[in-house]
Amino acid sequence: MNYRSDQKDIINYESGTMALPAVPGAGKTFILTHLAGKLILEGNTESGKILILSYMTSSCSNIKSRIIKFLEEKGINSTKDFEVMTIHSLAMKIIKEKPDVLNLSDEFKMIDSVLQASFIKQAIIDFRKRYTKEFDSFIDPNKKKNIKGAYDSIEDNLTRCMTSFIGEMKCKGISVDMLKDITKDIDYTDMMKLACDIYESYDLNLRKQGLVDYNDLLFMAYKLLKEDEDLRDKFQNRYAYIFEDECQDSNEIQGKILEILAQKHGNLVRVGDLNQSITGTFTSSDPRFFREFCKSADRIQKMFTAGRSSKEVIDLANYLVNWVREDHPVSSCRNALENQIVLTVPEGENPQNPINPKYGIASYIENSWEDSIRRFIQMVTLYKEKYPQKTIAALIPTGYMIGQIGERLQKMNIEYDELSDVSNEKLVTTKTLGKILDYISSPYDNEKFQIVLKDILINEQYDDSYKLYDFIKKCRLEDLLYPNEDLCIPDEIVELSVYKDFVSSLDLVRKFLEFPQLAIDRLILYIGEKLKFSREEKAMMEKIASDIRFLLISNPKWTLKDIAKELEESKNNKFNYFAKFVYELKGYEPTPGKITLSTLHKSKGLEWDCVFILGLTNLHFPVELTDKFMGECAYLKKEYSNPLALLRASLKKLLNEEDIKNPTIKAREETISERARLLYVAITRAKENLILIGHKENQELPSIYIKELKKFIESEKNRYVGC
Ligand SMILES: Nc1ncnc2c1ncn2[C@@H]1O[C@H](COP(=O)(O)OP(=O)(O)OP(=O)(O)O)[C@@H](O)[C@H]1O
Repeated sequence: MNYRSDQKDIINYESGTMALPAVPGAGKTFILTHLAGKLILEGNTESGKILILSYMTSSCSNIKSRIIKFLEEKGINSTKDFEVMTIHSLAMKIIKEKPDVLNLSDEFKMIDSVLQASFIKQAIIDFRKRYTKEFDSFIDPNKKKNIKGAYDSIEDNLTRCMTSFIGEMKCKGISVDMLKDITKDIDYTDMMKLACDIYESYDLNLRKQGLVDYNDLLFMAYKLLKEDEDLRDKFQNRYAYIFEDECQDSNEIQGKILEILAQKHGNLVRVGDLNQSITGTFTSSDPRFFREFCKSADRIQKMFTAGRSSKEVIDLANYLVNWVREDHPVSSCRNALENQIVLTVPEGENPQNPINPKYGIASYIENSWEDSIRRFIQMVTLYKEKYPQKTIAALIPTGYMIGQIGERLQKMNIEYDELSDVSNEKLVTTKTLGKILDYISSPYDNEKFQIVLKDILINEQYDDSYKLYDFIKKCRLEDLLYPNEDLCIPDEIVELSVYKDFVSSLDLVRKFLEFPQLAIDRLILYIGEKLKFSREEKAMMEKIASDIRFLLISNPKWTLKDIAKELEESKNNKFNYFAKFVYELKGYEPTPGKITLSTLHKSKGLEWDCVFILGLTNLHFPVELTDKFMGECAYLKKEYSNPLALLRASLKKLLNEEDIKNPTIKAREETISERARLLYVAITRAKENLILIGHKENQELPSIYIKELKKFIESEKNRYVGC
């Protein structure tokens, strides 16, 4: 293999701690997988396996298959020497060894975020009812005219904020009792008291129902490893090497777990890019931990050369870094991006940067969001026609905006994949099930029967299907499903090419109808078994069946129709949330000619030939402290407008860690910085072409970034024309 000069020292690693700071597209995943393969090949794993941790289930599958491929090419057909998993799967593995020590039953279950949010929201509502005067003191007096609207908005905002805050406390090891103790002298007009109350109620609910959340997992695993010598020995012996990918998004507790695991062999490799740290404002992750590791590791190997993108894209990414570092109007945000200038690959090394025949970047500022959508559709249609083999993505700030573009593409019959939490592909299983249950609830409804046939059971396209449906329309369904001797199907229908499928579909429908409806969860599993579902769809079915069993306990009056409605209609229902995890198992590989619509966050780690970035406004990419900030709640008094920032600051003060004078401003600075990095991540996904689109809409203005980058793009374009 031809390793680049900045990769050669890394591939020769044998032991010790090593930090690998790298730029986008430098080959972080590439080198980690090759290093793992090489260590296995050279017999370094005799004393223990290699454990590789990554952030998403999808990237774990990707890493695993790359190592398998590497080994297979060298004639080794075994996976026994390495394990790839997320930190949460690792924590689960540790806890499952000794759940009793943590007072957990063997059958403990994970809470999903929908139930988590409902526990927290209910606790906030209960608090508001008990301490109405104190709760009202947080509200902006000018907004009290619409008190119902104020309560709704504040409760939603506080639910998100408390979910993050409770998570952070758990990761820091702060229990309910500890929080109660440090807040004992505070009165109920302080938001910290509310936080304490909500934490207590949430924790109680978890324990009552035998549930555990993701932050509990990390803390419990750490506690077990620290306190149980046998268990610690077992895991330390199991793994001779620990590798961590995407280390810039690590949190403190995760770092501590890895430290313990690596104590015996001392082999820890952590890879990351500080400029791609994009989750700190809403999770407990902090790039500080990777920065500290870079200082303390035995070796630090920088990978600042990258072959993914064309020189133009790299120049633009570097320009953004320089502009932020030197000219950002808020001086405290000038460190948002590290001074890591991406270098193109020297001649003769791999992989060579793509070369465009013409300057490959463009930028537009439109008069409205609608105009941006139009611009995108016009350009993407032309691009697809001209380059059918290229991969294309549109990176868009919110799931809602993705939905709007998706609808337009659908109407125009343009194929696309959606990478947001709840995309259409992920909803297919719930919708399929919803349609079947809805039909079963009214088995002689001709229209519903036809929907099941058309959308689910007969999905092959036959030219003559319409004749069959015309015939069904005129029939009584009872006669079709349970025919007596008099039923005579006309020859012209029997001769249709769709007829064979129709007969087997009738057979299947009868089986569904005859299955006892008292046990809906079993009926669902039965349907899943009869339809030829993929691995992901089957997993979804199983989860839906078990959730329904659970839901029916609290809603015993629910009918089949109610369940069908829930499955079919709501984009935010419980079942769809799980879809997000199941489908992450698959990983994502862009298909040429099919557009990927993704949020900017979900684009991390991926690459496309052509990337559009839409929604570049001051709301999504704020630059000034006076911009509007999405997480702030307009119904709260100014000093409470960002409750998460306020609570984080209060906690730091109570713990004597830091006294933050203006938490809201500090939070704005952090948001501005993180958004700059998010834009950097999005830009560096492009291999050849990049199109930036900003717009104005009501009070939203084009972001300063699009204006600044546009100036650079125009001058570069002229320079290229000159060449
Ligand atoms: N020495 C090499 N020879 C051939 N291909 C390489 C080499 N180094 C890296 N690559 C290729 O460069 C591309 C980018 O690598 P990779 O996806 O590992 O980057 P990354 O650093 O993880 O990116 P990001 O930071 O954006 O997640 C991949 O297609 C990878 O196979």
